[in-house]
Amino acid sequence: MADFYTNQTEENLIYRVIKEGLGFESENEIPKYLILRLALALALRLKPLPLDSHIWAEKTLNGGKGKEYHLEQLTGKDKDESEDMDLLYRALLTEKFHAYLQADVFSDDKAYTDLLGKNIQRGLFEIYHSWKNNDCFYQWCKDNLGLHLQKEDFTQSGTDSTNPQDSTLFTEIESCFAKYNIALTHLETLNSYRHRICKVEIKDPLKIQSFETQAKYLDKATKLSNVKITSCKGLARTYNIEEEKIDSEWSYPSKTEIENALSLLPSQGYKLPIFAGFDIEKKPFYFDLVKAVHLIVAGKTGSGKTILLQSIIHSLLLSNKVEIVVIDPKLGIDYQIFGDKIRLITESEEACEFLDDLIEEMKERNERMVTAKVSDIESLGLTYKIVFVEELNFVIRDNKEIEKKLAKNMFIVRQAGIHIILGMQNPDSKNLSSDLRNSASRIALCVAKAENSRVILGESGAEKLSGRGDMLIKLDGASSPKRVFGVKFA
Ligand SMILES: Nc1ncnc2c1ncn2[C@@H]1O[C@H](COP(=O)(O)OP(=O)(O)OP(=O)(O)O)[C@@H](O)[C@H]1O
Repeated sequence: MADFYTNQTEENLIYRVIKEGLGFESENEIPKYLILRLALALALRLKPLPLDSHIWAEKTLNGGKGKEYHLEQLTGKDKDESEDMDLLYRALLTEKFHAYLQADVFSDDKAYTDLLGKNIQRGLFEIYHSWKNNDCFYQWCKDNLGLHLQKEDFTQSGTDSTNPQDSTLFTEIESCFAKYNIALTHLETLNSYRHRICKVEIKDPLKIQSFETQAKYLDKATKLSNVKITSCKGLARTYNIEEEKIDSEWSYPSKTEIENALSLLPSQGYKLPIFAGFDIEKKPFYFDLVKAVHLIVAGKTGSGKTILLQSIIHSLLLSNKVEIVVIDPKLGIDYQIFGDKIRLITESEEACEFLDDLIEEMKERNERMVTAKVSDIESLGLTYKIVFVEELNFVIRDNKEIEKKLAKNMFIVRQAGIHIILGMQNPDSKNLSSDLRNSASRIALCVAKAENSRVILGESGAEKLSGRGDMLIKLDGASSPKRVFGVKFA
């Protein structure tokens, strides 16, 4: 049973905050209950009201049936220790309403959820009436919730930042936009691995459209080459101005940065967590291979495929519940470093036999799951099986049968805890069949032509990547790819 129900007006407000306030493209990009938590935080800053006051009803938005929410979403009840704020909320409500409370909200769940619900509704009402579409939501949060964006928010994972006063990048950008009467506030300049990123906020919300138009011509209006402007998700009116550095200025993630990122792998809450590298703002990027199901990793020679596949193996080996098989026509030389932690197959006959056995194993796993009435292999105590195929183009050229077997496997092994990762050079419609392509999530490293990028990602862009581990990751179901810089383990 739900612990809290919204109505349709409240749902519309949540949708508006996500899209117009926080700048997300779709409401699926952020959990909706976070807006309810925000409403609750706001309500807890307001003067408490007697519980029988008529003002509660007046401070409630009216509307037809909306959605159901649970305590787990509202307060983090029964989630990991780091997310479970349930006791804290009970304590806050007791403290705030002690003059009016008859019940003990620590033991009386009904009284607790009623009071929680009342406050969430009041918070939503206040957001509805005090935040206008044109207002910057970020500024609104600052003013109403006392939230202040700290420098550390931009400098996670040890991002170095240059002194804003010294920032020639900002000065150049500021004077360029000043010509169009667009005033900018400098929030931060980040010195990232392959980019200088200048984070700016547009002072006047009415200038957003004009800023976005002028931003398209920034490289022509300034001396800056390779400049791209992206809006910052979750921060209205805030943009990253990203300038690509020349090769000689690049830096690579340090050993400590990599170790710190790896140490956070288990806390991602994923079944098979993979640390793929760092994003443009130096934040580690993780994904769950179980959700990605299968992967195709494509790029031209020297783009960093092998290094990426090796780093995926490193992540997997940390989980202790995987069996890894690498099919590599290049005699497995790049995978010797893993010793007997992985099985190497270098001959095409052996690869064919192995793939036949894999289909049998999948059938057996599925039958066991049906008999045991479970939907995942972990409940049966089975390990995940991850099959890497290096240089798919050569494997298939040597033995056409392998492609059919792979396509069959990739199509049917989704539930059975078997995942296939294909590495290949420039993919085109001839060397990457649609059967293979459609069964997997994709990673494009630098490719030779826009056509290769379209085959792998469904859009161009990978042909412009800078190489050596620079990649675009498009996971199953994602609408746009994420740019990530891979890491090289010592
Ligand atoms: N994330 C990274 N960080 C630093 N250097 C990298 C990274 N990825 C790749 N490189 C460097 O780029 C070069 C090519 O990498 P890699 O061998 O993985 O490419 P590849 O795509 O597998 O090439 P090929 O198809 O020719 O085997 C290597 O010298 C490697 O050290």
